[in-house]
This record gives sequence, C-alpha cells and structure tokens, in this order.
Amino acid sequence: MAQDLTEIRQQITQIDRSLLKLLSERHRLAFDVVRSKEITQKPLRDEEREQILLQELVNFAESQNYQLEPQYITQIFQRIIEDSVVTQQVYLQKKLNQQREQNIHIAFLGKRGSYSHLAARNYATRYQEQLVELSCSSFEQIFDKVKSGEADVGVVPLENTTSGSINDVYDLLQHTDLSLVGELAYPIKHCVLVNQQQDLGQIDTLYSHPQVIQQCSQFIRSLDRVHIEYCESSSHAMELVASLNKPNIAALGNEDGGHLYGLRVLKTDIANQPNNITRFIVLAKEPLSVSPQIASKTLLLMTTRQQAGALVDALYVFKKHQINMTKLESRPIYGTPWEEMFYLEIEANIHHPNTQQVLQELKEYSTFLKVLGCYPSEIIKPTKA
Ligand SMILES: C=C(O[C@@H]1C=C(C(=O)O)C=C[C@H]1O)C(=O)O
Repeated sequence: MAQDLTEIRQQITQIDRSLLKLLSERHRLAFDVVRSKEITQKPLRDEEREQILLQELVNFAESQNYQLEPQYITQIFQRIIEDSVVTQQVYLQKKLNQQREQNIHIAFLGKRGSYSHLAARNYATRYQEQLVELSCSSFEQIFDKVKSGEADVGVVPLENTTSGSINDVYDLLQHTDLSLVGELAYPIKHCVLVNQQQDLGQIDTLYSHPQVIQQCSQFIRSLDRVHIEYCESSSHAMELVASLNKPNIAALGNEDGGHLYGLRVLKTDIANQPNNITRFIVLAKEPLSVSPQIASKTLLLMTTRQQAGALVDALYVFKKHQINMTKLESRPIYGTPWEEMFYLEIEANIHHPNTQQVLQELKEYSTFLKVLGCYPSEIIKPTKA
C-alpha cells in the first residue's frame, strides 16, 4: 500500500531541515576560511580546488549509487560555492572599508516593487545592513541624492542581457564625480499582472516602462492589437493598474512587486530571452578600497586621438599587460559631434602596480582618461566540473 502523503511530506520537511543545518554549518566555515586567508594572503577564489571538489562529489555520488545526475550535483554545489566566495568577499570588504554605515540609505529608480528596488535590497542584504529606501523618479535624481549625501549609495542598471546597454546611465557616468563601488546581477522575470480574474483576450492596454516593453516585444506582438502606455517605471505601472481596477488593462512587471500592489499573475516568463539578467552598478561619493585577495574590476572612461588605429593602440596596452576586458562601450560626447567617449571595464584592481603601469601607458594614446571606480567582481563565474 502506498504511504500516506502527509507522512511522506513530514519526512521531506525533516530532510530539508537537516540540509539547511548542514548548509548553515558550511556557510559558517567560510568565515574560518577567510580568516585563515587573511593571514596567508591567499586569493579568496581557488578555482582548482573548486574543480577538484566538484569532480570528487560527482564521483562519490556515483560510487555510492546515489542516483543523482552529475549536472544536478554540479549546479547545486556551484551555488553553494558562490555563497562561500561572496561571504568571504563581503567579510574582507567590510573590514577594509569600515566607514560604511550600519543604516545604509539607498537610492533607486521607481517605487517599491521596482526591479531597482529589489536589486537595492539584494545589495543591502549582502552586506547585512539596515536599509533606508529612497525611491527616485529619474536616474539623474539618484546621482544627485548620492552627490548631496542624502543617499550613501545609488543602485542603477547599466546593462541587460536582452536590451543591451542603458545609455542614459552611461551618459550620466560621463559627467559624474561619483565612484563605482559595486555591481550585482539581478535576474529579471517579467510577467503580466492584473487586478481581477480576466484572461489575456480581454486585455487591450499594457502599462510598463519602455525597457520592459522592449524586453517583451515578441510576447506583445503575439497579442491582438494592444495599446501601450509608457510609465516612469514598472512599479508605477503596477500601482496604476491596481488603482484603475479595470478589466481591460494589465501591467508588465515582476511577481514580487505585483504582490505588493495586490495584483494577480496572469502569465509568467514573457521576456524575449529566458535568461534575462540586468547588471546593476552601485555608486557612492567616495571610492572603495578593494582587497588584493578579491577578484576585482575597474571601469575607465577614455577618449582617444582622432587618428587611424588610436583605439587599437590603446587596447593593445591591455593585451600587453594581460588584462582581460569585460566590456567596451562607446557613447557620443555632447557638444563634440562625431567624437566618442569609451567605457572600458577591465578585470583589474586599480591599486595593483600592473594596473597603474597600464594607466601610465594609456595616457600616451588617450586625450582624456578617468577611473570611474574599482569594485569587487560580485558576479561569480561558476567553475565547471
Ligand atoms: C572555501 C574556500 O574558498 C572558496 C570557496 C570554495 C568552496 O566553497 O568550496 C572553494 C574554493 C574557493 O574558491 C576554500 O578556499 O577552500
């Protein structure tokens, strides 16, 4: 006779609790590890150890006949390792930058429930800090709030895996005195949110932010003649749809935000690209010190001479010093037609002598060069088994 479902579920709950206890024990060991590395000055990340560990776990599971897919084991442990690496990074960074306040004031775009709000919360929980939320109506306002000291940090989106670079933010970076102090990747999961029990056929008007509309263009095209109402942010859209309370309208936003406004999810996963991730950057008034034990990135602003091969000459400096470039972006310079400002993100710590040498050499090929900031690489690339 089959076992009673309630009993089986009780067993599952017990096992899950045991798993949680073990995860917590492993999490705590990350602090012992980082304290040991503080003394030995070893880099926090050791991809060789990670690879050996993953392979051993897969082999062990097979030898024990655990009936678990190698890919499943790898995925779970990649996530566990990521937690360990980030925990160690945060520990070192907090020690190095002790001026960080406990009650962190964070400025972000949109109201409660916006992606920027959720990303800002994510950043604050990483550093286990109390969050005072400062909702802003434009990117410019976020920059201003950080500049005036009203906000300790501002969280702004820089690029998205579907719609690409966020030009307005790049343009603001061109003229700012603020420093980049962090980055974080936040998965964007758009859905259709409604007030009542309606179905998709009844919807003739969609409310959302232009970026969201762009990222869901294929889904929107698949609908019959819908009208688009552009909003300041997806949270404005959700709030509006909730207050209008009409059967023919819907907001495109995220599930958590929707719950906040009492909306119901009508359809999930509507983005053109399933892997829809936004990379946010964190801005502060003062630059951050990044421990040499942590993998870090630096964002540079640069203009080159108006001559053939000028950019190639500049880029060659990175190749010569074996510095990996993670992003190259260009934007027009206002008031100077046809000249471009280049944004270069490199895997390097600004304090490292090699990076300082690179900056020296770059001066020869550039007409303007500015360091926008150096920050821990918080997007941990998982090691393959
Ligand atoms: C825990 C360590 O730090 C990092 C995290 C690892 C893990 O979680 O297993 C493994 C190697 C390092 O990248 C370690 O060095 O052992």
